[in-house]
Amino acid sequence: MRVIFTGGGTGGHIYPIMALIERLKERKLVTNEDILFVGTKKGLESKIVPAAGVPFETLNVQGFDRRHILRNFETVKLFLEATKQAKKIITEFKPDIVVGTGGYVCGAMVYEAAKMKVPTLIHESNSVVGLANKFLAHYVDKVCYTFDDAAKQFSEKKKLVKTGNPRSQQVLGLNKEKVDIAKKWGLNPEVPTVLIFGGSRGALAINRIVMKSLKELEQKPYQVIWATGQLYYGKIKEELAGRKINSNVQIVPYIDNMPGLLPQMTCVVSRSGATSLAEFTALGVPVILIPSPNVTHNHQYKNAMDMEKAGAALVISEDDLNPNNFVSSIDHILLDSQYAQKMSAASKKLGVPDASDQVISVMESLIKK
Ligand SMILES: CC(=O)N[C@H]1[C@@H](OP(=O)(O)OP(=O)(O)OC[C@H]2O[C@@H](n3ccc(=O)[nH]c3=O)[C@H](O)[C@@H]2O)O[C@H](CO)[C@@H](O)[C@@H]1O
Repeated sequence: MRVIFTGGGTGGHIYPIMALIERLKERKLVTNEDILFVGTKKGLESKIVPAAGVPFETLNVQGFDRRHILRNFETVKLFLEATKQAKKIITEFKPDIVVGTGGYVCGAMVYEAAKMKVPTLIHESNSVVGLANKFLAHYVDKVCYTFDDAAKQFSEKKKLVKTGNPRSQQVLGLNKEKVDIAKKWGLNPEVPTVLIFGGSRGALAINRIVMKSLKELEQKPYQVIWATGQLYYGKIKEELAGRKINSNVQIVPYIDNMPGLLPQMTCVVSRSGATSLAEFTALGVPVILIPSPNVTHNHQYKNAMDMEKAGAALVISEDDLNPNNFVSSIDHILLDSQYAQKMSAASKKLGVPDASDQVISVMESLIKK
């Protein structure tokens, strides 16, 4: 099959697509020539997608500005121009289906595909439906989703299919290349390890608390991998210049191969973005969640509370966060293996291990039609 994938802005929109592409290739349903990823130049996709060797093109779009209404004339103008570019890409590539995961670029691409009568599918990974997906639901053939709460927000009930997030299946893949933490960072694979990161872009609040807790973490019998996010890495390195950090703490800008690292982690501290949660629950990794307060309808808090209620996470809100509860929560999970095992089992119950195959079945059924 020939597929155009589209979505962008944050990792949460990109990685589910990368997971689907990997699975389609594994099942020999596509070769690299049969797929195209359409994103934006500015979004994270412009780095991640070409680096993975996936054919990549861009549209020029921008988001709505809720504060400066007049700037939205430019947004609408760009959107209309983008649909023309989209038409050209679709005409040349001749896809059997166009699959989108959200973001403004996805809005233009999938809307144009539906107008051109190409089969279309969107995937909503969040508990709160994004603007682009809400708009597109009127035009597409199928809407795949992860959270029941998201389903309630779509009025096109007949189009809905609950599939989970493809990234769940990807992190579970048995033939994943493992990140060699001994070779890469000099860490001991036998020692319990916590990974700390703040979503695909890093999070200032999480970085600050790690910084404040660093001395204490360096004394612990466990290991710490702190992924700061590309944006914050330089500044943090500057602040720590000249200070010798104990080798049990490794500071890195970004984890390139999360599916190869996560299964080895004893515990994770993270934001509660939808795709991250799909990964944690697929593997049953015990987590401490610090939801971002800066997202639409505070959806990360909701995601996190759902996890906590199920016994699959500990949640600390940013307002309550301090070095004390931060380090003691990590201790609680890393030093009490029974507690960690209980959390892991509760988490696994929420995971969807065949999410990619479920989305692919929906794609196949649309193409057959
Ligand atoms: C601040 C913000 O707007 N966040 C939103 C954004 O988050 P964000 O883009 O952070 O989304 P997620 O947490 O859902 O996904 C992050 C992805 O990046 C990967 N990763 C992260 C760090 C790293 O070093 N390496 C790496 O590979 C994670 O494994 C995961 O696959 O999109 C999500 C899904 O639409 C939303 O739920 C979030 O609320």
